[in-house]
Amino acid sequence: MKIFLASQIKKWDSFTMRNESVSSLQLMERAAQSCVNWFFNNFENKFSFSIFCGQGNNGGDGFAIARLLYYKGFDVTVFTDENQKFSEDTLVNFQRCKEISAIDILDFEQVNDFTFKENSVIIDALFGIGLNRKIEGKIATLIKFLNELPFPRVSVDIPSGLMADEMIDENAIVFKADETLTFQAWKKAMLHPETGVFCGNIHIMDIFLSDEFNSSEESNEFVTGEKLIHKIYNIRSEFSHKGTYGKTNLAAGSYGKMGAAVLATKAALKSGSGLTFILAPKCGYEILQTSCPEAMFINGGENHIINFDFEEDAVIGIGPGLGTNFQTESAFMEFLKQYKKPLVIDADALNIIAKHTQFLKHIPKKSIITPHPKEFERLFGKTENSFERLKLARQKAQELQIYIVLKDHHTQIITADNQVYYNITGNAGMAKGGSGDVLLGIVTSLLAQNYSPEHAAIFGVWLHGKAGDFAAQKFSKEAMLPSDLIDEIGTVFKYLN
Ligand SMILES: NC(=O)C1=CN([C@@H]2O[C@H](COP(=O)(O)OP(=O)(O)OC[C@H]3O[C@@H](n4cnc5c(N)ncnc54)[C@H](O)[C@@H]3O)[C@@H](O)[C@H]2O)[C@@H](O)CC1
Ligand SMILES: Nc1ncnc2c1ncn2[C@@H]1O[C@H](COP(=O)(O)OP(=O)(O)O)[C@@H](O)[C@H]1O
Ligand SMILES: [K+]
Repeated sequence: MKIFLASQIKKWDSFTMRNESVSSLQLMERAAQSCVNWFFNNFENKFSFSIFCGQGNNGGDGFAIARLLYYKGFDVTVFTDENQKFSEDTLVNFQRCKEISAIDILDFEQVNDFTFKENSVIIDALFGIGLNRKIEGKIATLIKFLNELPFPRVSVDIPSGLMADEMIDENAIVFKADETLTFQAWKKAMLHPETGVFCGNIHIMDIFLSDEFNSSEESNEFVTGEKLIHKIYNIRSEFSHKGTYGKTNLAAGSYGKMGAAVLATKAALKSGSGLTFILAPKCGYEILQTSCPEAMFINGGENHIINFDFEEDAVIGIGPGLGTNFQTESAFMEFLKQYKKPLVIDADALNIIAKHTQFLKHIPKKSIITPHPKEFERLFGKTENSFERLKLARQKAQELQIYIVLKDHHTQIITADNQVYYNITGNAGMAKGGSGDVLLGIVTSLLAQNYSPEHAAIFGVWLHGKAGDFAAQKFSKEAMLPSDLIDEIGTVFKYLN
């Protein structure tokens, strides 16, 4: 799924109107109807809706929603400022609303004395993707008031106060939605933590904008959708053998951190690797042989790894629980200097590189690195916010010709040729030590199975999140463990087949 800028979405609207002979008013009606269908399916008739409408087309959607909800039998009150300069279509929908005497139309300021019914829902149709400056004055006061009300809050298209493509000011006033019904496509602001936090659950409303425009309009940012995953995923051939699915060789673990090696190894095994090797210190020998009997052990030292002698022709993944002992550090750097094939690097291996940034250039081209925000900062420096961090990551991925998996709630995969894939599987139950180790195992295993680095990263991150979602369904976000996530990898493959 491509991510478009607000300006491109406007072009998409106009293209659809021109080429599919639909008027802007009809498009607004479609948009409103899609929201009303959602409300109808998600709230029972007893709900009464308070709809807050601005002057632009987002407000127009709000007026149309009010009318359509009223026809469905809901109790509707509209709040607006009749002295605003409404856009053309918004004015039409405002007037249509006015003609229905059973819909009360009140001024924004009357909200203070309004008695909300117990079963109210607040709908925000104040500003959409046309917001071009900070919200101030009486609308800011209104939003602050609405954010304090004890009722479900739903935003139409985007929470008012967010810009579709940009970071917001620290003290910006933004409507805090529980649900956002957004038209046709994800907006970038919904995917970054500082702005996404205002959106609640996102629901994409199909308003049938032109497919032709969608295919031809360029974008280098995407949301990983299931269509893409089905394209990437290679079904296992029955006429195959273990050699068909590659050799994975992980290097992980040190005294006290052998769990990281176990998690990564199990994840590699469960994601389909043909042969799996684990290079770890001897203190982990029994632990690994017992917990992962399918994997072969390579001794890398006593209590921490001091030599990185990998299985020949294996695809390498390094990092979980390695520690930063100086012997491990120098052995890793020696290894990195002479190793030339793409590999996957995470955790302490990244921290070692971060201490000696002159080694960044030794990361083999087409490798995948999987930093969390702090590791990213150690490697490449501090940035003001996640939008800036992504910009820097794009620059570094191109400079070093590597793939960067920037871990986050919506992890971003940045390719060496400057494309970004936002992942939308995964949940807060994965915010636990060990989840990253699992990801390293999955991605390395996929790379070993001959997925390209780009596909291994995109598919691996998606698979990891999806398994996390299944684990959360089963055990709750609180109780699920990274080990549970590993157990659900199979559920994801079944889901794909
Ligand atoms: N045909 C279309 O273009 C469609 C548009 N739709 C809706 O239209 C929305 C976009 O409409 P608009 O472009 O009219 O944008 P908005 O509804 O976001 O409103 C923009 C208007 O508010 C003003 N404004 C911007 N920031 C302000 C601020 N901080 N304080 C006060 N005024 C401010 C602008 O000058 C402009 O007049 C979408 O988000 C969506 O909800 C949908 O109806 C689908 C079809
Ligand atoms: N709130 C969240 N939503 C979605 N995914 C999350 C969330 N918190 C953590 N994750 C995922 O879990 C993993 C955590 O990795 P990391 O921080 O390296 O943990 P560790 O190395 O301690 O296991 C990442 O893949 C990240 O995207
Ligand atoms: K809105």
